Amino acid sequence: MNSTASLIRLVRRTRPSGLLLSTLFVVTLMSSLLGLLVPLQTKALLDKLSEAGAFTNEQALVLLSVLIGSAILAGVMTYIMGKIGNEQKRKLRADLFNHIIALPMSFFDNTRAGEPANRIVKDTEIIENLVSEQSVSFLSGVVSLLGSFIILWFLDWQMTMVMLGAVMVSFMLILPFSMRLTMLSKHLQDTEASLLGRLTELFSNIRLLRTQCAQEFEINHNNSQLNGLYHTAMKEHFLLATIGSLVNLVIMGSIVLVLGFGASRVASGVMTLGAFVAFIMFLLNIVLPMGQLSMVVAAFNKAKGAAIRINEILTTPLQIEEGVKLSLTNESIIVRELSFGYRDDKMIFDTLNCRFMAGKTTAIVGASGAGKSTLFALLQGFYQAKSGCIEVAGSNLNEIDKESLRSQVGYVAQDSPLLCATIYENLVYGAKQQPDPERLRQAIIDADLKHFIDTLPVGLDTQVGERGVTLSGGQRQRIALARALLKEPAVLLLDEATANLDAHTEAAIQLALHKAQAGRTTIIAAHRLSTVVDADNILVIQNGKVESQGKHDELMQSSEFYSQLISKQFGLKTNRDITVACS
Ligand SMILES: Nc1ncnc2c1ncn2[C@@H]1O[C@H](COP(=O)(O)OP(=O)(O)OP(=O)(O)O)[C@@H](O)[C@H]1O
Repeated sequence: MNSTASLIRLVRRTRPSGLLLSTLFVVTLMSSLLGLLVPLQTKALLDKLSEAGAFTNEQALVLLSVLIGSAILAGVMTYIMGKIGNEQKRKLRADLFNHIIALPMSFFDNTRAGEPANRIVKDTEIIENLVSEQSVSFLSGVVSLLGSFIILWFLDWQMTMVMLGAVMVSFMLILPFSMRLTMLSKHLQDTEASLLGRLTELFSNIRLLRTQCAQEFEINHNNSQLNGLYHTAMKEHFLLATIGSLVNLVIMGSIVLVLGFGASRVASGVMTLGAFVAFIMFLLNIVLPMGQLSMVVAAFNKAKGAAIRINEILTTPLQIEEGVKLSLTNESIIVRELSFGYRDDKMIFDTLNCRFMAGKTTAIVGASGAGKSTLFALLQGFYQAKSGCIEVAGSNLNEIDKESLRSQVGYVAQDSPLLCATIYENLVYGAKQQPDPERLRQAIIDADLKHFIDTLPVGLDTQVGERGVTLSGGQRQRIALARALLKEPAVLLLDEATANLDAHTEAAIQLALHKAQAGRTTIIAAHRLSTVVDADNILVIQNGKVESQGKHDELMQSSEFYSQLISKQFGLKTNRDITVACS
């Protein structure tokens, strides 16, 4: 879709109400017509003055009323355009937000964090600027320009031909620059979005920057991005300045021509003083909108760039989330012939078959990168399998309503993400209603959080900072665990949930987890020996398939890969070491 079509599509998508548009049409017309009356009334007044030495009170009153009426209507017009622009911006922002949060995970995997936010905030602002600010000048400019041309034609058609020629010349001169400006504006906005994305990512990983002593690298990288932006912005300004100068040249040339020609006519008595002044006023009605033309062209080009970027998002197909609503009963989750890769040329799972027994704990082990977290993502319906399927409660996961599925699945991720809010707000995030206080208390106890919360002066109302930065890794994990338990999930997915805990906390949380797992289908990406040893079943994943499965003791005997993995991951050499480590 080309850029103008993109912009038209967006404007139509957010079309204001018919009432607002017709009010705007009437007000614009009236305001511009009144604007045209000002020079005519001035002419009548001046002609009377030069004829009779004085003008009448009626004439003065009419001119004053026309001036005041024109000013009021211009104000109303600006207000209406502001309303239309802001309503469009609100609607576009809501549409964009609603669309973005429903996009497939692959979109977020391949997009910088700050970019969608940039489109929601900045690109919509650019469209709003075109509608609210520039279109007022443009609309009223077009009406007064056309009206003035017509009146001038009757006042002096020869001079009007000169004016028309000037307009055509300036338009032809501007056109190629304007096309180049569109391309530059899009490039500039893309680069700015990428800068914002990079800065957002950088500041949220400021500790990494310091630890890696990456200040110098980041300063250089930032400088080179800023230099790139500067050069593109300067090219844009060069074009704007060129367009502006060309327009000014044509305007000034026309004014000089008309003034010279008009003055000679007044001197020779062919033209009255009133007609000459009216001519100059009409001329201003033509040249002022033309002067603003470069601003309108720039805003229009910027808006076209923004519209392309907004449409890119709005036309990206959504992930299918609707489906059968089901209640997860006491049935196993079965993975059948599942093949999946983030990219088509690199499969993570290749006809994987396995079963997660209902009410039991299954540990998944495998080398780093084997696909444990990926399997969790698939189990929550974040990605679609390339072939094969996951069967949940007898239904294909693809056909299940994802919200109904996820509301019954508790997931504790490796990095336990938290929001910049209070502990309470983090715990109840996403809950449709306030949780029962007893249930909340129990989840807190089960996640071994109670003691920690009791030590805080404001307890659950404590702010955790950006991404939970004021908490330890273990505290963040326990909040994430409590949040998962609060859902009373039928299925519990724990992605190395005990990775950041000290020995004491780990022992306590293991106990809590044992309780939480009771009667629940629990799947753990296991990196802790005790988890592996306690599991009802262990799935050993290698090369995208289940290499072997069983209980720990059986696997130690039957799978060389498993026993090697265990000794590598936990630094244990013999069965005796393992028994000692688990005791
Ligand atoms: N969003 C993604 N886009 C593309 N590739 C990904 C994505 N997430 C993971 N991968 C790749 O998929 C593979 C499996 O990753 P995954 O995180 O599932 O492994 P894992 O077994 O959980 O590893 P670990 O034990 O180290 O956490 C890896 O090769 C990884 O690079």
